[in-house]
Amino acid sequence: DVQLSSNVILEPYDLLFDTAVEAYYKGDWMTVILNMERALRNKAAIRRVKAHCRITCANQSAFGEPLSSMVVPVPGAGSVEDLGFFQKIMKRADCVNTCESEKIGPPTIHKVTEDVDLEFKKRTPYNYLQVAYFKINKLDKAVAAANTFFLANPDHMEMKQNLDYYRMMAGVQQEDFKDLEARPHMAEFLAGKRYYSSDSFGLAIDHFEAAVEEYFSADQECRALCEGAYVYDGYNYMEYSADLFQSMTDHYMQILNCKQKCSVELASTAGKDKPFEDFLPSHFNYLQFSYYNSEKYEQAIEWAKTYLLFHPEEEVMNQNLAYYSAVLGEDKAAAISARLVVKQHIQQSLLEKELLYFAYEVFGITFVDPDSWTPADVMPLKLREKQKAERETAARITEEIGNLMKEIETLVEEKNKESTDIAKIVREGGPLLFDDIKITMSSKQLNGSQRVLLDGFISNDECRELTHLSNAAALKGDGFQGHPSPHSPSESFQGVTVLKAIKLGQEGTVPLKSARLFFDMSEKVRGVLESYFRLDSPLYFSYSHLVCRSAIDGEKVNYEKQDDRDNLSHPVHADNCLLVSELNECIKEPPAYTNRDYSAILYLNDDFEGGDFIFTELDAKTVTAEVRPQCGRVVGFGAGNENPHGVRAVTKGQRCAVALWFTLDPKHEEKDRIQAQEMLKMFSSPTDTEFTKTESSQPQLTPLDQSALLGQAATLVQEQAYQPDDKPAEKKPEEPAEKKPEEPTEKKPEEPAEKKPEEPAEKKPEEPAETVIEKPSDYPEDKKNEKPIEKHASKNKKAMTKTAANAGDKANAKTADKAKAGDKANAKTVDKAKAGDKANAKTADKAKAGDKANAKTADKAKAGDKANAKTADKAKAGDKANAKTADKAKAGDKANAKTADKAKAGDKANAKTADKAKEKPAAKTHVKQAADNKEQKPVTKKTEKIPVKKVSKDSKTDLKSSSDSQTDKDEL
Ligand SMILES: O=C(O)CCC(=O)C(=O)O
Ligand SMILES: [Fe+2]
Repeated sequence: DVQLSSNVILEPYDLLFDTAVEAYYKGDWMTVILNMERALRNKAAIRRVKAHCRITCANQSAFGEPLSSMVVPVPGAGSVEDLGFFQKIMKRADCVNTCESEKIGPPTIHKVTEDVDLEFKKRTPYNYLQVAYFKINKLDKAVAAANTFFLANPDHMEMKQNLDYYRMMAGVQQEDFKDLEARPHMAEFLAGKRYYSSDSFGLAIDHFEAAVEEYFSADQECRALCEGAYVYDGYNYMEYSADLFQSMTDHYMQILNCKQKCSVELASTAGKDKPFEDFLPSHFNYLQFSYYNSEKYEQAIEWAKTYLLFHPEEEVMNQNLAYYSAVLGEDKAAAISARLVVKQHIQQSLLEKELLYFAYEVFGITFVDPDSWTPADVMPLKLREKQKAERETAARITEEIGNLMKEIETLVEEKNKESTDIAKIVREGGPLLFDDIKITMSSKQLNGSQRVLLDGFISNDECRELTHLSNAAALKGDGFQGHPSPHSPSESFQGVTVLKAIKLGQEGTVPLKSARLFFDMSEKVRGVLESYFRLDSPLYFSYSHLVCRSAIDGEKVNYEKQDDRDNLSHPVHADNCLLVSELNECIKEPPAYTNRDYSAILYLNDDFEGGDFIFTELDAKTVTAEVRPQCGRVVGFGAGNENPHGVRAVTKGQRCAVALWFTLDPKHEEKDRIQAQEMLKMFSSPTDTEFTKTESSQPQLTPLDQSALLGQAATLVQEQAYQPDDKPAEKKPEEPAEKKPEEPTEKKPEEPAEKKPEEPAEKKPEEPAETVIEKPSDYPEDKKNEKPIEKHASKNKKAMTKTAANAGDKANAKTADKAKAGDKANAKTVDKAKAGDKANAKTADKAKAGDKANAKTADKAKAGDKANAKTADKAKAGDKANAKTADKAKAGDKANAKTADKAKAGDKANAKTADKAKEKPAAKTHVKQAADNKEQKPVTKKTEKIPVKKVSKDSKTDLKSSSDSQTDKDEL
């Protein structure tokens, strides 16, 4: 206020800020304090002066003699009237200029960059100040600065630690945790709420009354400060060429928009990420109820009526008013009216809204009403309809965008797949690991991708041995024995898995050696495939079996019949997807074995007719390559849609092969295979030598004999061997391979990445800080607490929805940035409207949408800047401002700040006790919050106090009281 009366030219606060920052890095704490404090003071003074000058100049109704012919100058009615109007404008401009330059010097010297502005908004000066105060041992000030900074930066971990540290220090009082930037109207409101929650209605009244008064002066200041320069954000101001009235309109609408947003500005407070809802009316709600509780019915009526100015239909408030009136006497009550200042405020605000809506309708200057109380009809009907249509269009566009995004995703997926396929081709050709193995045909020669034909895997003897194994295992009773194959009615199938073969080997039905050969050979194929395709991660078995297909009437007599067959031994399919040849598609969904990634078939013989393996196109018809099976030959290929394949009919003889499927996903590794491996391991243990010897001799051991030899391990194995699926085939046919579901994955350990805890423990914040400072009890998060009467809350919500439907996307109003972006887009739209581009609403809309998009991008760019600024700031100030660290290092207090503090506090005894003491505020906070919750049912309190019967016979009231007592019971 000194500033308001002095004529000293203020030093620009951005310079003072810079000087302070510079001094900070020199460790010149006094200079930091001096300059930073002055910067804060000057900034506040400039704000005050600007508001003061604009308010006083506006209040000077007469700027000299008005032109004789008119009482109120109306612009645009004629040139003479215009003169009168502009005379007033010019006088006012002169008044403001003179006033400002008298008090703060030329206005340009106080212009600051956006960056500096942001620093002050983020309360950065307090970050520097707290360190400086701490250094010169001004603890109370350091605490207040830390607290002030933290309230606006609740995620600032270092400051949180500092505050915790201060809290433990001797000589620090609870009152030191001030908010040096608290605005009076908010401070009063919060204090009022605190008292209200603790049923101290008298004190609550004092604070809420003060809050209302402060609110209007803050609102006046906020509105005056809106009367600044035109903001050209969002487009090139050089291109702005609006004429006099258009530019005045643009500027004035921007100002009015800003003024409207004051209700949101004033409802916001540091430490609460959202503004209080329905902030101003809620004051009157609290007041009416506090007065009622103090049995001051006149005032209760006055405030209830004031509240109803905003929400005239509000049921509970109307009931309350009826009740108070009945108590006081209807006549007396009727004479009481709502607060005048509030009435005027509403009137002014509604006029502003009307003007803004007009500009919206005519020039397309967007206006998003920030208030929830605005009557529906303030927005012109046309606009309401337009907004509705716009919302629908927006919904449609969102949907279309969603669809487009999906399409893009699919395309990208396909592209990625293609490129990985290409990568795979390029990558194939890795070493074959065994000298005997030779490559016969590559993908290229097989006319596809992810294909290979290799020879020399096993010898003729081994082929024979495996064929015998198949036949012996099948004799034992395989599910396919004698049954037509599911693929071809003209053939019989027999199959055996590795595990089954080993079990049979253990049982003595087949040579264990052959089972082991089966195991080893399949492992050999796996390894070679993994190497040949140069896979980055290992291949795991997903399923494997040794399978022979035999022509049913393979005799020459029936050859003709066989020869005529047009069915295949194995229809064309892909191994990991469902081939829909009609659509040239392969659907990678269950029941297909979607986890299979590679397939291989190791052939064992060629003494049969037919039975060639074929690769086809997705149509299942166009054969792209053929493979004639022969002993030791392996056809390996990717299991996906790139490789549809089948087997031609076996018209004579028996065709045997080991079919193998692999997965890259360890979660889907075949469990049977693991078990088989375990069993083989046991058999190759020393005891097993004995067994192996016996195994080949005749007669073979019975399972029981074997278990006697193998000891416990064998018992285990044997238990497994006697699983029901070992029963004769007739009783329980084994499932054909294709049907066998791949193993469930639950038991598999999770992927290694998931197991690793990523964050090192040290990084975690030490203290469970949330409980301590983040939510002081006076900023309850619970929305309900904001309304004294629960019913109001729901009612208000309804009202809000109603208004929202009219005003359009009010949700945006809360986001200052968005609203701003809207503003920015306007200027351009106005230009267009002016240019006569009114013809096509759709085009205009699109252009607008475009502008908005730009504005958004601009915002994002800004946000980017801010993020950078933030990072820069952190680098600059944040880290260094960490009192704890800095202090520890510099002050030589290297031992332990905590210990030092305890020593200071004299609490040398028990560190634990100190910690506990430290935790106390948190506990208090909880208690407070619990108390706040009680606040939600003031209606209950009302009935508690005065039995309704005494007051009024009104049935409605009676009804209400009975439901109130219900509430009591519920509460009890
Ligand atoms: O036996 C063959 O040649 C191919 C068998 C096959 O493709 C399969 O069982 O999935
Ligand atoms: Fe296959």
